[in-house]
Amino acid sequence: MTARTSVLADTACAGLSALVTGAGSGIGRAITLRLVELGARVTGLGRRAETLAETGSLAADRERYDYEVCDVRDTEAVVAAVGRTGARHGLGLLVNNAGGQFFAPATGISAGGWRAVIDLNLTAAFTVTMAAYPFLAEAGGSVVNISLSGVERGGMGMAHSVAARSGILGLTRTLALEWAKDGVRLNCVGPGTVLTSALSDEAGRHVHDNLVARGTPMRRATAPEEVAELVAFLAGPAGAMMTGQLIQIDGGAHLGPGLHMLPEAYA
Ligand SMILES: CCCCCCCCCCC/C=C/C(=O)SCCNC(=O)CCNC(=O)[C@H](O)C(C)(C)COP(=O)(O)OP(=O)(O)OC[C@H]1O[C@@H](n2cnc3c(N)ncnc32)[C@H](O)[C@@H]1OP(=O)(O)O
Ligand SMILES: NC(=O)C1=CN([C@@H]2O[C@H](COP(=O)(O)OP(=O)(O)OC[C@H]3O[C@@H](n4cnc5c(N)ncnc54)[C@H](OP(=O)(O)O)[C@@H]3O)[C@@H](O)[C@H]2O)C=CC1
Repeated sequence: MTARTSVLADTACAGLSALVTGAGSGIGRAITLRLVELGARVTGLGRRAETLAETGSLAADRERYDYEVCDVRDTEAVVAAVGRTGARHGLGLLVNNAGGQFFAPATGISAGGWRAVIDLNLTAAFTVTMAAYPFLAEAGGSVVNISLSGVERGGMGMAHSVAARSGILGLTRTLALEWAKDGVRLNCVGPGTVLTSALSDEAGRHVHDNLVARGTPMRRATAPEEVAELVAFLAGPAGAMMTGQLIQIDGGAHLGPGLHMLPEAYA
């Protein structure tokens, strides 16, 4: 079944200035393209200039897109890039999307592996959000943190990532309380399986046979465009009273057996 995803009014994000991390591929690119289509101007952030530039070449209006090359694990670079973006354009929306992990049982995660995933998926989002705060407060803006389906229940093969994203959920809810006085809202979006290029051919059979066919009650993957529409909804006026939420967009995966990256979960 093909999803019909574009339901928001064409001007739903008109006048919004956004920063999207990981805008050069997959979900981050889909979010960026949809925000521009809905009238926002977007700065994309990532480590590779080529992919970030390619996102611009696909945008409905290239004039409303630019990018900053930056590793979100590099605090100094983040503070500089977010500061430049905020000073240039203001900041009404931050999407912390850059992230990822390797899949391994907890016993296969070294101290270095743990640190790498926590740095990328928890500490970096904290750094970016703190750097964005003065601009978000000035605009009465919002933050959407891209998380994972199943973050509240666990997922085999993802101890480090689920721990990081649980931390993000706690951070989201705490800042939703602390920053409500500034009119700043924060929410988490937890996608299920999204077939981006990050999921290699090697993992393809496991993804189709287990994560989609057996782990997802709706029996299909989530489209990146569906995640993008939800982010735009949360960022726009219709989301004005939503804060501190975790919204899982996963075809019910969080209710069923869950999305586990270890084959033995489905044995
Ligand atoms: C078998 C079935 C698989 C099914 C897959 C289905 C997925 C379904 C979707 C559900 C949910 C999740 C979705 C997603 O997130 S999609 C993907 C988005 N993109 C990615 O995940 C790729 C991103 N990964 C990375 O960028 C890197 O792996 C990472 C940031 C995590 C680490 O980067 P870094 O450059 O810091 O890495 P290093 O090489 O320097 O290594 C650092 C330490 O980590 C250890 N390591 C690295 N890879 C592995 C591995 N595969 N297994 C074990 N350990 C690993 C490495 O050894 C270093 O540790 P030491 O210092 O101790 O050596
Ligand atoms: N695909 C899926 O099934 C699911 C994905 N997610 C989450 O959604 C988010 C996006 O995933 P997806 O689009 O699939 O993955 P991709 O690997 O396609 O996208 C990740 C993006 O993050 C950027 N990125 C990674 N590390 C850094 C870094 N250190 N500094 C700056 N940018 C970085 C990458 O760009 P560059 O390499 O140029 O820096 C890339 O554009 C991730 O947080 C992922 O965990 C959640 C649930 C399911």
